[in-house]
Amino acid sequence: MKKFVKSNKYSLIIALILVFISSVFSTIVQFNKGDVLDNALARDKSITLFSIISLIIFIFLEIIFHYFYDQYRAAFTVNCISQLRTSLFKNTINNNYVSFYKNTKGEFLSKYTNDVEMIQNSYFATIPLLIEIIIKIILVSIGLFILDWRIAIVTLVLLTTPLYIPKIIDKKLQKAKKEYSEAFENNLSKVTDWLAGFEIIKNYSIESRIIDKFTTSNKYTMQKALKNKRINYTTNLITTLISYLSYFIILTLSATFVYRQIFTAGDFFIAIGMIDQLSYPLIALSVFIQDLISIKPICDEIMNIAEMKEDDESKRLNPATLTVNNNILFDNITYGYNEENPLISDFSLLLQKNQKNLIQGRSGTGKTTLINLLLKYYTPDKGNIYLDNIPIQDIDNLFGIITIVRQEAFLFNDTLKNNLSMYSDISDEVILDVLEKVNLHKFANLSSLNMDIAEGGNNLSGGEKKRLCIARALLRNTNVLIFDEPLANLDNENVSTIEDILLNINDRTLIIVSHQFSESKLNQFDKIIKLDA
Ligand SMILES: Nc1ncnc2c1ncn2[C@@H]1O[C@H](COP(=O)(O)OP(=O)(O)OP(=O)(O)O)[C@@H](O)[C@H]1O
Repeated sequence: MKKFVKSNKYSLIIALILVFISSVFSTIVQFNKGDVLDNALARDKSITLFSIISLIIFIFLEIIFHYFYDQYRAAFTVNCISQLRTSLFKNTINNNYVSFYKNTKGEFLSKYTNDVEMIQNSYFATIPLLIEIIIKIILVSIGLFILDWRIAIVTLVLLTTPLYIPKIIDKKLQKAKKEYSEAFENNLSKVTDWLAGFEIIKNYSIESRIIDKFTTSNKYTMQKALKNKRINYTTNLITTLISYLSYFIILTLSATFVYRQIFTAGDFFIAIGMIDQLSYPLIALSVFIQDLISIKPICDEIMNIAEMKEDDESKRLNPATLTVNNNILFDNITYGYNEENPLISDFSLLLQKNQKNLIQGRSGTGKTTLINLLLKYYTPDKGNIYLDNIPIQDIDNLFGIITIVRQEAFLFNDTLKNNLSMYSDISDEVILDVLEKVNLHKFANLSSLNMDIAEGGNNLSGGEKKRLCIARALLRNTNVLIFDEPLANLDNENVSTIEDILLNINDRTLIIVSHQFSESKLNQFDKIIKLDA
């Protein structure tokens, strides 16, 4: 978190200078108030009038400087949060495939919304307020010492006692906040999952079951929220009680000073004003300390993601390895998701440049796993994979060489053109040409390129989505193209169209994973690999 504070240090420093000036005026105002009373009691009209005018001026200055302080404080908080969110998103996008899929989308969303909001309120917004209060305490203490050193010492000793309360129960505070954050994360994961399965919920008429599950999860989350709030309110109550008790002790002491004629009425007024000035900040200070203590585990957790080392693959580009000139070699590899039971054993395969390869096999034989090993998502337990005789782990930017098209055709909620060009500079003519190639004649015109694709491609048919994903892959000039189950969930007509489109791809090393390619077209492949053989 400190790095965000550091990068916004100028708005913080300006805010603190402004609040320092405002606090000086507010301390002067307390003395002015006493002067007004003393001058009025002395029945000195012109001096009373003068002190009232100066009081108004100082109050005005205090308010104005505080207003500008608020502006800079807001800028500091908002900029810190904006940078934290950017780091969080950037590191999540730069994450590697395996780590990304370990967490649910709900967990990310919960961190991005709820946790970031808690950090905003309990950390970034608290820092300037905490410093403001410390400045106030110092200035008021100086003011009290100017007034009377005995009052100053008694005030400071008594009014600072509430500060120790949060420290005493810091473990409890941290635990309560963390439990709430985890419960919220879990609830959001489930809600995201249920919303993704909306059609299935409707189709199987399980709305009431899902609502029951939601109610249980929501109730648990809210119980944790309540527990968190209750602990906070309990410490607030103790702090407030101690503060008020201290207040009355100091008030009594000041009254005694008036009785003994050590204080004038004006001095009494100033002392009470000062204590008022101090007691609220001290109560608030204990709340802020409480916030800073309890938010620490959440800050640490979020920083683990926001400060994660960026994925090397996305950062580095090694032009020397950007083409595959000869071949891809799976050299005697063994891999299993659990070590005792390998899924792929002593597997070797040579795929040559610009050849068409078909990987077949029953469901669960490890076809997708083989592709994922080639993409470096997993590392073989034994053996290795080479591109042009270079071990793949030594190749910096594998995605500059390989394009993968998965079974689920994914399209972004953006224009057709952006979905095809993937924001790179490709001319409209080239895009239209590829659309013709994949038999999407109805989209092969300039006005269609600007059409909006709905979220998840919901305004397109399954076959159209698949063909658009193939077009997108063709537009990317990588040497290796992988299609993982490109024919899944398509009708016969679409299957035949897509088979022909794929078999017409030349000058690329083509790897198609499919168990349903038409027998009559198998002879067009250079190599057929049967995984269950
Ligand atoms: N991340 C994972 N963790 C543990 N087991 C996995 C993981 N991914 C796949 N498996 C298991 O590995 C086996 C092979 O899965 P894989 O997806 O490679 O098969 P496939 O041949 O592509 O199957 P299909 O044709 O059904 O897509 C399956 O039994 C699957 O349950």
